[in-house]
Amino acid sequence: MAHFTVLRGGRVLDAAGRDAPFRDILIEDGTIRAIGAPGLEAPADATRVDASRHLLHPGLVNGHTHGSGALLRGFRDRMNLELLLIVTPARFANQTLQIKYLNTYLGAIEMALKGCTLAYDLTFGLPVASIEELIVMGQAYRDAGIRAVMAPMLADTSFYAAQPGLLESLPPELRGLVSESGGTDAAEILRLMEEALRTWPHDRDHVKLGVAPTIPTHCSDELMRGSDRLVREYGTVMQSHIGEAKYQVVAAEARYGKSMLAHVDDLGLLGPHFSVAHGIWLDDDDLKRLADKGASISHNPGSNMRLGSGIADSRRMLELGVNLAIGTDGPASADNQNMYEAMRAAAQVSYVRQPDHRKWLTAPEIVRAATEGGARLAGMEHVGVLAPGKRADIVFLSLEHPNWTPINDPANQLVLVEDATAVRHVMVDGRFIVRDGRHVSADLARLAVEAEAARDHMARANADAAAKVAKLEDAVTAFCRGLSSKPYRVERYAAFPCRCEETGGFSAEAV
Ligand SMILES: Nc1nc2[nH]cnc2c(=O)[nH]1
Repeated sequence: MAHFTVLRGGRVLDAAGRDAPFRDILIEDGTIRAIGAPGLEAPADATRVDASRHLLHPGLVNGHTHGSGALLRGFRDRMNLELLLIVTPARFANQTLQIKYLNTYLGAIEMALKGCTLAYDLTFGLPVASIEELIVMGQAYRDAGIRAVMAPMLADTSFYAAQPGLLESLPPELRGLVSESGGTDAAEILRLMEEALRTWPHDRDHVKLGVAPTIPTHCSDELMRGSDRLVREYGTVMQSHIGEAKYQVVAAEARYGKSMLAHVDDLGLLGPHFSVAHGIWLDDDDLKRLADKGASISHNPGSNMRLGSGIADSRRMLELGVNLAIGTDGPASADNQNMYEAMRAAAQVSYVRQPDHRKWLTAPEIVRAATEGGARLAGMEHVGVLAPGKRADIVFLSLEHPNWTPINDPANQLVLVEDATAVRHVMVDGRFIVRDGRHVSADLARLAVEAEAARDHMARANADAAAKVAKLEDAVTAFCRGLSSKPYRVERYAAFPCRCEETGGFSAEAV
């Protein structure tokens, strides 16, 4: 028998974002059936929820994170992307199955408490994690109650081989410390990925498996093409880190004779199922290719600043028709998993990025990107909007919180004021996963004890590898700085420090 719930007396953020009229919401078995004026008709036996003095908005969608990294939050400052890519894998190895679960669960609980109900998680690759471990990490999302796309990060080329000339540039005493090989070959990675897709046990509306060739230059074309075949065959989604740092796009251009994104397009990978993480160093041609194919970008401004990677031109993405989502990035490079902060950062970087304030992102555009845009990027269009037919993933913000006292403009306050402290309840499928500010099942005290122990285990198990990598830091960063100092086609994007001071900082084109 169908189960009905009716939320009465709440103020529901309207589609345009500038208003939040009083509306009742009728939910049938987790799906929104009707939204109407107060007094909306509901079956007599419907569960009644008092939503008065609350603003209701769709659950936020985190377009890009790494659930594998929760234990590394706050790890090291002054860390750019190249350091992140060589240092964190060394700090992060030797995770037991329990620690892999714990990492993912911790991040998922944090997101739930902060109003996020769907995350696109680029998780441990295959065979770094086994298929069984991926399934257990998927269970972490089920246990936390939020939805996820879990996309294993695939690579068959090492960081050192991905940048032509890097290995040769290393002094002989360092060369022996690095591996040229990406570990496992493409055919074996693809075999595992296909088996994982074929046998994935979780309900795909809640936790589905995606595919993430992690960075195109870290993947052979065989791995990229094979990933594409699997994504199309199994009807899932793909995400790749593209145009994140200048050194990467310069290295890619040297390798492919064209942009990283053009190479991916020419391999036939783009489509509505495809999304780019970061997309800072993309030019108009790259963006048009994405728009023409209906692809998306997860704009991750907090991480882009934390790593000094640059400031993406989010206005240009929208102008050229790319679907925009917003992400936090993983805890190793973005620390917390707070989508309200990510929205605020998206607003603020757009203000400093664009001289013309009429082109700054508006608050409703940002809310849309963090909800509907993210749901489209994740291929989960049954969520992201509060409307009949959509699943009832709903955040209740207390209107008695200082963030909302008084209400001047709902969208502006959601983006520029809210910091997750007014999150009171969170529903997924019409059921509370957070109630009165507490997760309904997580034991945070126990989690804290387990996290401390896990951190110590990883520090002990990885001490030698971390010491080895520490010796490489200066040589690697010097090489990447050299690449970043070379001219690149989107030099106008050097409009901010972005570690591009060598290229002259502000260019005439930017102002
Ligand atoms: N920011 C970021 N970029 C990446 N590119 C490949 N892996 C990562 C990662 O973990 N974080």
